[in-house]
Amino acid sequence: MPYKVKSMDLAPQGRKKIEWVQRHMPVLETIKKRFEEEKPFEGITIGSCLHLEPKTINLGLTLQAGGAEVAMTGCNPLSTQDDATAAGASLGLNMYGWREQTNEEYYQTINMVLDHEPDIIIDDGADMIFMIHKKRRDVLDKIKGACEETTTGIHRLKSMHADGALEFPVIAVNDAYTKYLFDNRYGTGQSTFDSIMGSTNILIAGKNVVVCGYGWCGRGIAMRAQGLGANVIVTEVDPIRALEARMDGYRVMTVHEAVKHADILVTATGNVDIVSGDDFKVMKNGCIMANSGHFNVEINREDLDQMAIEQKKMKPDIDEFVMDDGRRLYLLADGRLVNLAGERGQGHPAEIMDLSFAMQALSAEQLVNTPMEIGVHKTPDEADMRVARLKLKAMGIEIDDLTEKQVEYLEGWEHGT
Ligand SMILES: NC(=O)c1ccc[n+]([C@@H]2O[C@H](COP(=O)([O-])OP(=O)(O)OC[C@H]3O[C@@H](n4cnc5c(N)ncnc54)[C@H](O)[C@@H]3O)[C@@H](O)[C@H]2O)c1
Ligand SMILES: N[C@@H](CCSC[C@H]1O[C@@H](n2cnc3c(=O)[nH]cnc32)[C@H](O)[C@@H]1O)C(=O)O
Repeated sequence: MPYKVKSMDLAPQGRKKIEWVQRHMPVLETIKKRFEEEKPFEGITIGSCLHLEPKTINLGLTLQAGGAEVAMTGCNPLSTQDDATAAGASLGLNMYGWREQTNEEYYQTINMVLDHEPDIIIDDGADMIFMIHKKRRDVLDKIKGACEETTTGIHRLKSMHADGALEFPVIAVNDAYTKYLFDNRYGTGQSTFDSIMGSTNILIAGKNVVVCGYGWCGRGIAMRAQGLGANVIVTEVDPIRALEARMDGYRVMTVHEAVKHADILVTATGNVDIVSGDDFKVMKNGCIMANSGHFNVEINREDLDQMAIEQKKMKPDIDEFVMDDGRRLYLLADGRLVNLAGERGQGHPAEIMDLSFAMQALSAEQLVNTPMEIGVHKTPDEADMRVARLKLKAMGIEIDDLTEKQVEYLEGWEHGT
């Protein structure tokens, strides 16, 4: 199997990590067993661009069990776990990636996956899909379609389709209920603080935590911050979400006001320049900034670089910026998504990626079985229900079924008071 990883010596350690997460991914394991019998991907090559860590390798092994030839690279130059990629290569996956790639190496390894001429793409952020459309048109014809993992990737692909630029169907995995309600909310909520606390070793209780963006990720981050004893402040641009945040019990204010109070600030908007120059002028001394949104553009690092009179690396993933009035501001993980790119970032818990990757596996199967039109498609409700039921079963939870009388009542319109 071709591969380009940091060191194959790390494979035994990576295999143990994969074994551990497999014990906590029961839905994906059930799908893997069915794939082993039915081989839905016989003769199919799947190329993925996802965070390379043990849970993702387990998705690769699930697709491989279904008969696929699998080639994988990372979707972020800082999030790869080198023991996991070594283990993946030792288990027959074509692995390309290592931690701390340069931007050039990042795009090189995407190209290496595309050299396998995949039929199906599984992307996180749409970098691989864009690369195919712009620079690797030689592989376009063979592609049946792609699955996209995250909110921002789907926004970008919808814009691409609106411009008539998209040339194959894409399934919006992020928009499945079993994805965004759990991954974006509970996954990001927990993994963001797991990483911030791991890197900084500071107390959250009693701190002012500012959460920028009250979408699915922001809701999860705010909820966990409150659970850890923080005073939570939310900033938003959407009046309905701002109102929701207020009624969920948080203070809501403009970001320029909020930064004056922030001990910790986390962005999760998928937007650019959420905190920038003017905000840094009034930001509270000692504020620790982290981003959990898609790209490293939410916290404007260029402004920080220009405004700081002195800079120091306190730890590999903590940068200190000293302002001209003596205030010290801190940026974690270079403003890249902290839950994966942070030194101690492990990504979402296994039980959460179990749901997201189950939807990825079923969506890839759908692309093979059902030809689709060019466009961005929702995952079928039936697949969502199937994944939710499998998860409940694995958790030992039973729920009720509607009785015939209840179905009739719900469908009728003649029952009055
Ligand atoms: N870190 C992770 O593991 C992880 C997981 C899932 C999604 N994401 C990424 O996180 C980002 C958010 O995802 P989501 O699912 O919560 O999206 P979402 O669309 O549900 O929420 C984004 C929110 O940000 C708000 N927003 C936009 N511009 C803003 C601004 N200038 N100031 C304040 N708020 C603003 C929007 O109004 C919206 O409510 C996306 O980039 C997504 O790709 C990261
Ligand atoms: N290319 C982007 C990707 C956005 S990451 C956001 C996605 O990461 C996914 N994610 C979060 N934790 C994990 C994990 O541990 N393994 C694999 N994917 C994860 C999650 O499903 C979410 O939609 C970047 O700059 O990093």
